[in-house]
Amino acid sequence: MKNLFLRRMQQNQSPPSKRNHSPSLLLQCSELVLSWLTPQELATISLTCSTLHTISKSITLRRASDASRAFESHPIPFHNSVDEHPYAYFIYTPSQIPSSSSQFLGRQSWGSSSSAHKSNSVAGLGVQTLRFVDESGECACGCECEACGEEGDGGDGCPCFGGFNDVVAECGPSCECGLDCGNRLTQRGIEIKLKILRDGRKGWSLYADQFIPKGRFVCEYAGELLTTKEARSRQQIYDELASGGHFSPALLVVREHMPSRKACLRYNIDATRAGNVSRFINHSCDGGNLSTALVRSSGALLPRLCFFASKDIKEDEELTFSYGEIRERSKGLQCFCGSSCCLGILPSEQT
Ligand SMILES: C[S@@+](CC[C@H](N)C(=O)[O-])C[C@H]1O[C@@H](n2cnc3c(N)ncnc32)[C@H](O)[C@@H]1O
Repeated sequence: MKNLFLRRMQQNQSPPSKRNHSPSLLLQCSELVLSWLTPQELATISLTCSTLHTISKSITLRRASDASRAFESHPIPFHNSVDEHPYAYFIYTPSQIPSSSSQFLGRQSWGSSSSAHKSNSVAGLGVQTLRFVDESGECACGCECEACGEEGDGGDGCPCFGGFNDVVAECGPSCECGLDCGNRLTQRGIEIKLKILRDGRKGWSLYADQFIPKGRFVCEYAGELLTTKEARSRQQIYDELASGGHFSPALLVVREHMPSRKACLRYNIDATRAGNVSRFINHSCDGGNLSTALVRSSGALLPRLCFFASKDIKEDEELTFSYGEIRERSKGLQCFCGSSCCLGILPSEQT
């Protein structure tokens, strides 16, 4: 496909009398094709001729101008005055998706002038038809703590660390109201203005691009929903890559305690390959300015992890939350949150 495309472009460089296609049509087609390429592929193809170099440059600029690929109400731009990376590359999904769909997630168009519209879609994803069981029959929301679910005499309850005891209820598929309903605050995507800035030590960081009043919904943590087995095997790979210093994993483990507190459900959300801009929220040892809540829409089996402003947030302030408490497993990645109570080490989850 790429070879055929290159041949067509070379034809376009030949004398006008030999051209088969109008240049503008070829330019439009090449822009459409190039928008599916990864940054590395784009860089390689941009070296082949000046036309492709120019098209690659404009695609890069458009990518940097909106991380959300027009999925959200406002563009969410990248700004980098630290190094040469114009943007971070990942598949954008505004809500959580089953990991089984990740095999279709190889590519997503990003950066052509015609692909920037609200009806952008994630190729191959059935966001509304989330499956909870993977190909091997394993459920994507099980807890594997040894004592979880035991009702033994005088037991202390579920030994899981942290987690949520309360789940916020919202209207959902089984309600007759529409998206305008006041009880669907977290279902309309990201409605506030955000931007992504590059920090020399923390990497990409999510910032407010407007004042955000305390209590306002900011975004949900969207990503691939993994089984615990998948989460563990990905975590191993991520740990190795992260120890090299040039990789930022975004795998979050969320626990929902049952009312009895004797058992919990565990959700593994991985925004590393596919996610939304929540994947750029950095950790702060002082708890930051975002609080988290599990929100379950009526009729939906799985809850969603949502971020709300825990205090008034000024325009240009970084958005942060606490990744959790420091545990033994912590690989000692250095924390640069800058808060007065910084412990110096990033918390990391036991997967
Ligand atoms: C979910 S990602 C956050 C976005 C990330 N900064 C990026 O560039 O994609 C988590 C990673 O960000 C970095 N990070 C987050 N908070 C940090 C902090 N307080 N100090 C240093 N690095 C941090 C670590 O590399 C961590 O593994």
